[in-house]
Amino acid sequence: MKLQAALDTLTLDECLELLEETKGYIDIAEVGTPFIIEAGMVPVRAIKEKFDSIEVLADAKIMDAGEFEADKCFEAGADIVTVLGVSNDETIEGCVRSAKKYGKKIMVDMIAVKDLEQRTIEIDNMGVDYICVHTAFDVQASGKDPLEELKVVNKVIKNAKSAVAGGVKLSTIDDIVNEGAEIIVVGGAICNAKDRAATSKKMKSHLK
Ligand SMILES: O=C(CO)[C@H](O)[C@H](O)COP(=O)(O)O
Repeated sequence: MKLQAALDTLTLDECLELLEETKGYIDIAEVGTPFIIEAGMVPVRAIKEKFDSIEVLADAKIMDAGEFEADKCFEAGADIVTVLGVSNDETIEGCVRSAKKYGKKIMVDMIAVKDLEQRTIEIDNMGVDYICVHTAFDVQASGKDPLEELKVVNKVIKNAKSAVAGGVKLSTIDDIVNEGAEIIVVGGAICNAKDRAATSKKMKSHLK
């Protein structure tokens, strides 16, 4: 199991500091969608250059022009790029072509997918590496969390590995760990913690 820190709202300097403080606990640094909107691929390049032992995920949430956009992320140094599960099959297939060209990986973000089981079965046959259930930030306030969706994905996937995101915190991580996921994504619970190193260390210690 890997711990992915979602870096959504910090500055680049704050992110580099966080990754330095949490060395050994964070396996994947996610350059979050808000960060990409703010800074483009600059943080992807900077993190990759400074931390060669940490994988970098560009949370581009690609929706169209899959191969072209994934190419841009991989050229900047991303190890993993995200595409949306609600996209057309051609878009996801384009991202997979790009990942194969660069020897890198694709994560499909299943945010807002209506028929999760059926779409997971379809996407699982497209050669993607990870299928990530994701409770949107905008619906987390209603109390929804991603555990039930993770169970649906785990039940049907045969090729890809599962990942989970959306409001994961220390009080919910054990249920996720027990259900099983290759990647656990944590944003606010690490970035907004008073002691980010201690929180990351603790979270990592809960993973199998
Ligand atoms: O992709 C995202 C929002 O769309 C976030 O990076 C992801 O949800 C993790 O952050 P948090 O743990 O704060 O929900």
